[in-house]
Amino acid sequence: MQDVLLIKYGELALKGDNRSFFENKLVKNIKSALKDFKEVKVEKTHGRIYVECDGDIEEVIERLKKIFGIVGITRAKKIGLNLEEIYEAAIELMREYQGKTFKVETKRSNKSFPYDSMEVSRRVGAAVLKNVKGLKVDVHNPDVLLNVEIREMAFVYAGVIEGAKGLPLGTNGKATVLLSGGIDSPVAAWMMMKRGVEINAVYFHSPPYTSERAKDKVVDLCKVLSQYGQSIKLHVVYFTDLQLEIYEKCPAKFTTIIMRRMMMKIAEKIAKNTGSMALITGESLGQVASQTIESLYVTNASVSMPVFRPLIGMDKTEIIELAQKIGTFEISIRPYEDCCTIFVPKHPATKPTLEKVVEAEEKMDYQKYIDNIEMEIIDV
Ligand SMILES: Nc1ncnc2c1ncn2[C@@H]1O[C@H](COP(=O)(O)OP(=O)(O)OP(=O)(O)O)[C@@H](O)[C@H]1O
Repeated sequence: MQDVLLIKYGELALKGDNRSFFENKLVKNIKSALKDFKEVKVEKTHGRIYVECDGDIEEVIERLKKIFGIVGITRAKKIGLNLEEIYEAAIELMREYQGKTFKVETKRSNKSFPYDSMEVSRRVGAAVLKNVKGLKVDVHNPDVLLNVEIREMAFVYAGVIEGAKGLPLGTNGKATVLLSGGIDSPVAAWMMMKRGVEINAVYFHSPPYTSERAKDKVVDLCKVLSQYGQSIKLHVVYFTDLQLEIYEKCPAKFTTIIMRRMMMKIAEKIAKNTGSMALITGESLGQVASQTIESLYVTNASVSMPVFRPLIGMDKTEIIELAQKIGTFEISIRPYEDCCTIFVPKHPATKPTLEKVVEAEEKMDYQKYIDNIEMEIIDV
């Protein structure tokens, strides 16, 4: 008897001709997430993916729970084609569900097996009832479905562990996230990764106003994000000179929005050089002065690439809940300074017009800074 994990993937089935491309990508992502386990076999047959392994199954499940495209993970037993082994596997699996109701469902694609599916279900149900105390059969509304599949081998499985859902990473192109050390942008990055978008990241660092620890925080956020299936190239942009130039040359009420526009322009340049087709930010409407609809309009006009803002309609509490779920929250709330807050003007314009902001930013030669920007690349 061998432990096998049965991977269910839902949305992929809707993708018509692309189906095998998505499936193959998912198999590749699963293999890569489990590459440090010795005895792992990942196999795709009959519209299902099976993961066989001899290692620590709980750890394998934890890794699989972070792979986008997986809807559910089911613990299964792979056994020989005989009833005794099927009973044994069913009893072992159902021991976890004492006190619950269950129903056995059998699929027999291997017609050479001497018992039909009704008969298998009846016999397995009886064996389970006899050997596991406190279970009851309910054929209409069972708590647990005990499945038996008779193929070239037999599979017995029960219960489903929830997967990350979404689409396999790498099936929807690449985008560049503007990653601050805050709560929002890592969540925005995660949401786009969930839609299959591979990401790289840009962080604007302003030493000595922002410390090494602020930078480390962003590296740590990338480490958490990388657990969802890809290594991340983090571009640390040294932003101090341009930031000081903005504060020296531009009217105070526009400095935040101009800084944001400069960030977008630099991020777009990096995106183009790294094969990204969009930018991602953690902005959500109305949170702060720089996130009014007027400010977003002016920020957006600084670039020609699409800008994805997956948090745009979310409340802060919803964003925090998600940050906690994905594991970035505790890092984001570490109390280190952010380059935006350090230079915040007393009265930022909440309804800037594009014309006025462009006129203000032309008081400096920002292109010279953008062309000569200093950058460090960290592979996380
Ligand atoms: N230092 C930075 N480096 C990279 N991106 C940044 C930086 N500061 C801000 N951004 C980008 O601009 C967006 C808006 O920043 P702002 O500080 O207004 O909002 P926020 O809601 O505090 O976002 P976050 O929680 O992501 O910091 C961020 O979500 C992020 O995408």
